[in-house]
Amino acid sequence: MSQPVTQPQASLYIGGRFVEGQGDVLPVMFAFDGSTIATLHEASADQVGQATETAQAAQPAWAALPPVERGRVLQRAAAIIRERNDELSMLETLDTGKPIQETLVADWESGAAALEYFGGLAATLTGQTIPLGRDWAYTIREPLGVCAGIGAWNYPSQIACWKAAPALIMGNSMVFKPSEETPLGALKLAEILTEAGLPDGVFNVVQGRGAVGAALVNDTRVAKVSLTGSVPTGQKVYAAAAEGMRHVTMELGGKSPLIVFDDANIEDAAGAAILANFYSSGQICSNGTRVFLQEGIAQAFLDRLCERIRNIRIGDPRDPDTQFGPIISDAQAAKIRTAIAAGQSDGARMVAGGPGEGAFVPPTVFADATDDMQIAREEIFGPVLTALTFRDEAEVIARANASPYGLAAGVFTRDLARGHRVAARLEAGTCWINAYNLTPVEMPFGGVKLSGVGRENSAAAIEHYSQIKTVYVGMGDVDAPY
Ligand SMILES: NC(=O)c1ccc[n+]([C@@H]2O[C@H](COP(=O)([O-])OP(=O)(O)OC[C@H]3O[C@@H](n4cnc5c(N)ncnc54)[C@H](O)[C@@H]3O)[C@@H](O)[C@H]2O)c1
Repeated sequence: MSQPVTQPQASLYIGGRFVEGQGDVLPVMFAFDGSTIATLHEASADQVGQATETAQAAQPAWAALPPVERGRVLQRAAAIIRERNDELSMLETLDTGKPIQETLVADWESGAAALEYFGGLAATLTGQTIPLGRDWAYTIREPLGVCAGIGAWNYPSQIACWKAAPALIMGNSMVFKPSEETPLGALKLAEILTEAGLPDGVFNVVQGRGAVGAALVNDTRVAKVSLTGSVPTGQKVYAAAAEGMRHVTMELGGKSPLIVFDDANIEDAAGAAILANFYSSGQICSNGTRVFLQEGIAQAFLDRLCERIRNIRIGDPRDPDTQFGPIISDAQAAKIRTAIAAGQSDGARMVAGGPGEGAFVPPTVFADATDDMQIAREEIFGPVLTALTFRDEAEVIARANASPYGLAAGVFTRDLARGHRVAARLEAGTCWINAYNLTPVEMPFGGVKLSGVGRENSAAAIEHYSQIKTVYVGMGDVDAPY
């Protein structure tokens, strides 16, 4: 596998070409060893304005194309991504620190699936006709204009594609700001979209920390903001977007429950708990970090879980055998260690893992936790599983729902009637029955309560990147009263 060049031509991508940022330096680190793999510059305020202006100028001609032509561009981009998946996945591994065995299957591949899926929806983006007797009305599904996309660092390229694909197929243009921790993938996406035939200026990338994101959100040319990030950032961005009555999609954090009933297949439930807590070193928004175990199987489940994670291969994420990589940054590792220390001082029993050292925090499991402990309430965004026990269905539903978050939830049981009954009552945007953390593009994904607003993926995402114009058609005389 060839090593990618990690230093991009320049930091920003505006109007179909690379442009150097005029703002502060943005070093890009490889989380595994802290080495600098690229040095970028933030966009200046003027450059954010140039990007939105360019996007605004390019949007009408793009929207005027037949939708299937837009679809072809997205599908060509998907094909290019798949051809270059090895190289792009290695770049993603360097940018995020995630094991290559994960990035090869879960990152660009998922991004390509979104481009392919929304490209294929092109011919279905129609309105309705509404009969009204003599008269009638019809609706036109229109783009919103310039959409701002702002990404988190855990799935940077997937997030960029999940936002770009529905926005672009609807005839919007986009200015995307990746997380300052992982700025490289979005630039590759911009290049690939150009190569696939996207007109210049329809997809632009600016780089920077929160202030650059805020400048983008406050730009009057922006019609919609789609953010993937934490709840506190979401609250700020939603409030700022409200000033200009901008549309929003908010994909935010969670503290999702994974419920395992006594009759569950323990092997499958333990596998799901592993995916729901330790994949991507636990840095996944929908993770099922509150694992509710029915009393009868609690010990057997924990024994099997600990046995399965004991031999996990932790190491250099570039090594194809590595299963578990470093944490994205020192700051995030410190945050996770603080949470682990709180778990210990609150009296939970640590049955696996611990604080680790340097960039690595091993898979950590707390048993005998209670709902009021910090580790059971707050999003940690690291490889820390909190196990809680319960007696019956009504109790576990109430406890699972007693959280301000509502991103996702999981239920393991062999009793499928119970599985559906519990899923129906859980306050979560996505529920898995006898599965966890699978997010195919065909199904809507997003949160309720503090976890977000709007949905990504599936045809439902189109609603969030379009608006409806109604046209009333009078077919006869106008009947005025005076
Ligand atoms: N629901 C989902 O789909 C999903 C997916 C991945 C991650 N997440 C969440 O993301 C969080 C982790 O990512 P993170 O640490 O990068 O999140 P973060 O909130 O710190 O940052 C997210 C993005 O927002 C930008 N930003 C920060 N302040 C801003 C402001 N005032 N205005 C505009 N933009 C601003 C950042 O630069 C970054 O690009 C976790 O809470 C996780 O649950 C959610």
